Amino acid sequence: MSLAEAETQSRDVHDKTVPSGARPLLTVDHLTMRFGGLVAVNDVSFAAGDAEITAIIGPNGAGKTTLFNCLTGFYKPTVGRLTLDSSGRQHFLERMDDFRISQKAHVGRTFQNIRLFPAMSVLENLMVAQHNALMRASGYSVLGLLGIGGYRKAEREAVDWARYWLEQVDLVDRADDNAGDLPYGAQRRLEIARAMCSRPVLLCLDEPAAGLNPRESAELNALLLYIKEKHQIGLLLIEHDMSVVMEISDHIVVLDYGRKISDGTPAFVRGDPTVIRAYLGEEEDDEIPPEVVADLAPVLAGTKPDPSDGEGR
Ligand SMILES: Nc1ncnc2c1ncn2[C@@H]1O[C@H](COP(=O)(O)OP(=O)(O)OP(=O)(O)O)[C@@H](O)[C@H]1O
Repeated sequence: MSLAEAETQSRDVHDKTVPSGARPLLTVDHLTMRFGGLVAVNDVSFAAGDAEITAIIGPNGAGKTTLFNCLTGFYKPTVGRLTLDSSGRQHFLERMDDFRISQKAHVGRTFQNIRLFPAMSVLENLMVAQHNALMRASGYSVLGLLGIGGYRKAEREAVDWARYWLEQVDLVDRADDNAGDLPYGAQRRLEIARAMCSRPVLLCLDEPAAGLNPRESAELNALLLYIKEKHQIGLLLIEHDMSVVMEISDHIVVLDYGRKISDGTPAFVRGDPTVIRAYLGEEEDDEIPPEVVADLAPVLAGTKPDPSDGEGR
């Protein structure tokens, strides 16, 4: 399918192909997550392409974070298969514990609420992220830690890798400061650098633009595009800021009340009447007045802030 066709074609809600035709890195297959009687994620299927940015959007309570929690092993899905296909190996994430998902399947994550070690220095936060690789290099022995074998070399490499990421997020000058003393936007960038230090093949970012000003949002866009292009990894992004979503995503999946309601390129999704209805809270049969559609179009296109953002529903 050409990109022009992908931009206009309506896709089945169970479609698991990547609109650009890229190789799927992650395939979510009939995922359901129930909490007692509440179905937070309801039979959701999609695929996220390798070296692409896939955004998961939807109104508050749509099930986006629950989906991330299933992918990263915080929750065991009630039903469904989550396949990560990387370097010729398949990992079935729904069967793995959270630490194995990060160590063996190399899925990295940042959180809605920043979770750095505030009393550790910026550099130490990046070294902690490489702890597993360093322990492997030590052979898990005291002799290893004393420098016999490959530990010293691995430690030097870990410092170099941390420094590289400090440069990318413009925090070299703050390396020795406590992470908790950084301004909010810098803490967000440090979280991304920390996740990248663990060398993920898939990076899941939960609202990375939350609380950022327009200049910081633009810098975030540049950073995420750099990560995708230079490091050729897949990024999965939950985000309410449409200026971020529409500008950098290759593919957008829309959830509402736990169900997938739309899936396609940014151009397709922002013109999809189902998505417009979901953001307005309208029923399927309701006619949407053209002036309302015209009002919402810049919000979905990311050129105007969402007036209902943060209000819940
Ligand atoms: N551990 C839990 N126990 C019970 N219900 C939960 C749990 N986690 C999430 N939910 C419910 O599942 C639904 C989906 O929540 P979720 O946080 O995944 O939505 P979201 O799309 O990420 O929302 P937001 O954009 O506000 O972060 C909500 O009704 C929420 O209250």
